[in-house]
Amino acid sequence: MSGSTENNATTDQAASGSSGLPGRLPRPAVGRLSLYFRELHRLADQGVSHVNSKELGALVDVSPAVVRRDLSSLGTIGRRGVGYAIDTLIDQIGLVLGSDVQWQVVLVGVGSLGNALLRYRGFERLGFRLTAAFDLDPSKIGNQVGGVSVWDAATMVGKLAELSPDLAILAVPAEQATAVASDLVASGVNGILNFAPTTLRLPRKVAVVNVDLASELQRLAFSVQNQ
Ligand SMILES: NC(=O)c1ccc[n+]([C@@H]2O[C@H](COP(=O)([O-])OP(=O)(O)OC[C@H]3O[C@@H](n4cnc5c(N)ncnc54)[C@H](O)[C@@H]3O)[C@@H](O)[C@H]2O)c1
Repeated sequence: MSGSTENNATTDQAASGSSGLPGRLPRPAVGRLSLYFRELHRLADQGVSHVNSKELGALVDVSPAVVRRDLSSLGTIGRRGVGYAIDTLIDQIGLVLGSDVQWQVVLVGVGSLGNALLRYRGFERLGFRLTAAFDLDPSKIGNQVGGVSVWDAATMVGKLAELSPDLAILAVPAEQATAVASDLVASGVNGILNFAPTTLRLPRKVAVVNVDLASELQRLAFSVQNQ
């Protein structure tokens, strides 16, 4: 299991100015909170009510001391012999990560990847609501994918003015990515999850997270080779 943000297939290009994350939390800690959050939900689904730092640490591959430090930075102290109440932790971490609010998200590029992302049911639970998708391929425009309507990319700017999304997922070919990202930013999008293998040149106020599975695979191969 990937236990640290350093192992995640993401890199940040800019500070997340509007994300609501408290400045006092370093980014690796925020990444770990996200992993705790996922595991806590899983435990809650299994009917578990409490978890201790050793158990939670084992689930995300960090030491109990790190778990205690991260959670105490939220003002949460576990009770000896009982651990942490899972419901309370979910609420507190959700508050810090902004999962208590609904984020409106649009997706651009309904190809193989965009299709899979639109069909993924895991976003909603974390407060991300996919409200629209855009593509320029006439055979895709007007379709519904995962319950989300695909609109003509030529109408994107007007549609964005109507929807006012906070975030966007970019799944277009690399050559198209910067132009599409610029339109998104001009339309008020503050954060972009970029799957295109290119560095977006955008104003610093815009938060960009790049996801590059190919380079993560390369890192994995390097690790295996050098074990
Ligand atoms: N990060 C990763 O791990 C990862 C994995 C797979 C693919 N990718 C990247 O994600 C992107 C999408 O990959 P894919 O396999 O889904 O490609 P794809 O060719 O199947 O889909 C791309 C889609 O974007 C649409 N498109 C092109 N230009 C557009 C524009 N200006 N506005 C709106 N839509 C536009 C196309 O019509 C198509 O439907 C590529 O950049 C690819 O390199 C990244």
